[in-house]
Amino acid sequence: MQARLVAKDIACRRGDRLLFRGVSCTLEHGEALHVAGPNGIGKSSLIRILAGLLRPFAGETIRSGAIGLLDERAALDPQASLQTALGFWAALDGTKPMAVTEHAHTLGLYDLFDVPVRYLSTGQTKRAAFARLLGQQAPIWLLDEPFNGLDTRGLALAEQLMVRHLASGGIAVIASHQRFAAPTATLDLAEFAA
Ligand SMILES: Nc1ncnc2c1ncn2[C@@H]1O[C@H](COP(=O)(O)OP(=O)(O)OP(=O)(O)O)[C@@H](O)[C@H]1O
Repeated sequence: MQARLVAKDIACRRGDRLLFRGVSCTLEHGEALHVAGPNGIGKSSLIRILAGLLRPFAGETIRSGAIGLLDERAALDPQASLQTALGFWAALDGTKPMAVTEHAHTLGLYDLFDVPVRYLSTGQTKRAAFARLLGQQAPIWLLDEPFNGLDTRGLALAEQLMVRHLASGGIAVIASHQRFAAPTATLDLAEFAA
């Protein structure tokens, strides 16, 4: 089954404020969308709507394929070592131990396996979130500010991972105020502000 993500005429309301309306997109095999726009316009809210975590005020979303969500919460046990925290998700996701190690190497995390998650730096935590995302093997990536905290090498790595994901037929929606090098269409949420 090929992954597909469709948003039809989405409007978003938070509290008593209508943030945006009329947002539509269709993403298939190897396609990516960069959701851009100023602070507070609703980029994270749109990601959460696409993930099915937030009900749109209007419109509908259609998902075909598993979702891998990466946002500001790494969802890794702060008390556990990095290896144990990633191992928790690997057991749930059915990731082979060899793949966990490979992803840790890819993301420059292997030497940190014994370190408790709470001691990781911001960029290291973001890399760890990417490691978990790779282990998930979800065809639909929803990435909310995925480059925050990454250094130049980390940014290049994240870009490479995205390009590889798309080349293998994955889909990605990336909410970011940063420019990055990956083949995406751009949706400027400011154009849909209510
Ligand atoms: N649970 C909530 N209840 C009410 N308002 C909310 C809630 N969550 C977010 N908001 C408001 O919705 C607006 C959009 O927030 P959102 O985080 O989606 O924007 P964003 O474009 O991702 O911003 P940034 O670039 O700063 O991360 C903000 O004004 C925020 O205060």
